Amino acid sequence: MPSVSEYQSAIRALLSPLAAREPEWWTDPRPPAAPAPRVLAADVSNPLDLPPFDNSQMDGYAVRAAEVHPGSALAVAPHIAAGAGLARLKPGTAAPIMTGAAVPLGADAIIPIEASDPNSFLPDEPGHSVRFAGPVEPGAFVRRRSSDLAAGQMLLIAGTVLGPAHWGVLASAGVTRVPLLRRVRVLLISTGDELRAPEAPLDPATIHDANGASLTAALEEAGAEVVRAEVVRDDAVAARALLAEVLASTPVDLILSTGGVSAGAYEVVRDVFESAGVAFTSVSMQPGGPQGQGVARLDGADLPVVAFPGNPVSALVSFEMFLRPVLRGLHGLPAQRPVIRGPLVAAVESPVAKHQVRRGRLRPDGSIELVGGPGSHLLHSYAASDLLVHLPVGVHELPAGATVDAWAI
Ligand SMILES: Nc1nc2c(c(=O)[nH]1)N[C@H]1C(S)=C(S)[C@@H](COP(=O)(O)OP(=O)(O)OC[C@H]3O[C@@H](n4cnc5c(N)ncnc54)[C@H](O)[C@@H]3O)O[C@H]1N2
Ligand code: MOO
Repeated sequence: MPSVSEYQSAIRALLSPLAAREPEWWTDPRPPAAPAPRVLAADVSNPLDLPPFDNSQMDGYAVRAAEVHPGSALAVAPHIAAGAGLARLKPGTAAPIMTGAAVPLGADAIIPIEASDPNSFLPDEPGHSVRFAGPVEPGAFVRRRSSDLAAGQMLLIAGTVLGPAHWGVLASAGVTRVPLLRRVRVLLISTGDELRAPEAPLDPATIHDANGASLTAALEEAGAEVVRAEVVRDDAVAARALLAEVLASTPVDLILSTGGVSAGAYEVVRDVFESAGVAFTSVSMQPGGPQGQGVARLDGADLPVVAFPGNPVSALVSFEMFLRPVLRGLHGLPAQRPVIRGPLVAAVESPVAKHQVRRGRLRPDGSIELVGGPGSHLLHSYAASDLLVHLPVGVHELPAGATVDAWAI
């Protein structure tokens, strides 16, 4: 029976070839709509001075600083709006200028309209003059060309997790072709005759497919892309036909299945994948004991397969323990959940030969209370939790107040 860490190593090794996948070129000026975080696959250098020209930081007057003397008047030049071309400031004049407009040639300072006399803009016609109360320093309220970043410098480095400011600065620099770490493409399969789509009515003895939804969300958060999510009946012929159809039409990097791995009479996942090369075992973990992993030869192609148990808590805990850290790493994202250490609110028992993962909640005083029992069908208890509490192999009984490690989820 492999330990948790042995099985973690096996899954890491299984998926390690995916680290060498080609990047994807993102060529839409808008960022991807997908909720998954995206990460730069290569450095991007800046093709453009940012800002590209000296421009005004204020609505006011563009002046030559040396010509501004307290109380003396300057003739008012034509207005300069943001987006208007590059003007030239005649000596002895002050040009009304708007925020973001190009500072005219010859000008070296901006005086805000509030510090001008009159302190509101005059009609754009000849014959007006303006006064200023005090002197002005050269460079005042001028946003210098390249003051954010000069052309030729590094815009963003490989590995940057692209957030709103990164997408914004790429757009500012006019970079519309961006190398992204390609998302691992996952075919997600929920198996079981009892499963119905969440929108379908239930007969007695049928349930809604919870794993398709929970693992889609979990995979997306780990950076992966669910290219197809299918419910498969406990019928090996139908399952093989579905696999053939999907793999012929859709590029897939990883197959992730739930259900059909234990000792039942209708274990479709075992039936289909065991003969194709996937190894099934029981990991010393609860929930998430029965597991399968390996490279499967399917219709001539070799594909990594990870098979989780069907119980919804088992499937999600398996994801957290085995797949999430590897997938997050493959997508350039922080892999480790934050570890919280605290005293248990109440005594607990755990199977001594298994690493038990319980659901829990952090109390405001830093203590840890368990939510629900160890049962692997208690998905609502999981949803009400913010911790996965670890009771490693060797732990049998812990009293209230004993310190445990937990992952903040
Ligand atoms: N005789 C034994 N029986 C079982 C053993 C065992 O060792 N010997 N192991 C138990 C453990 S532990 C687990 S975990 C489960 C694993 O079972 P399978 O992976 O084969 O999964 P199923 O039998 O298909 O389903 C288990 C359970 O989960 C429900 N389920 C399945 N898929 C979904 C889904 N997509 N959404 C919601 N719920 C799902 C299913 O209805 C079953 O109730 O085996 C134990 N049995
Ligand atoms: O291993 Mo099962 O996942 O205990 O419920």
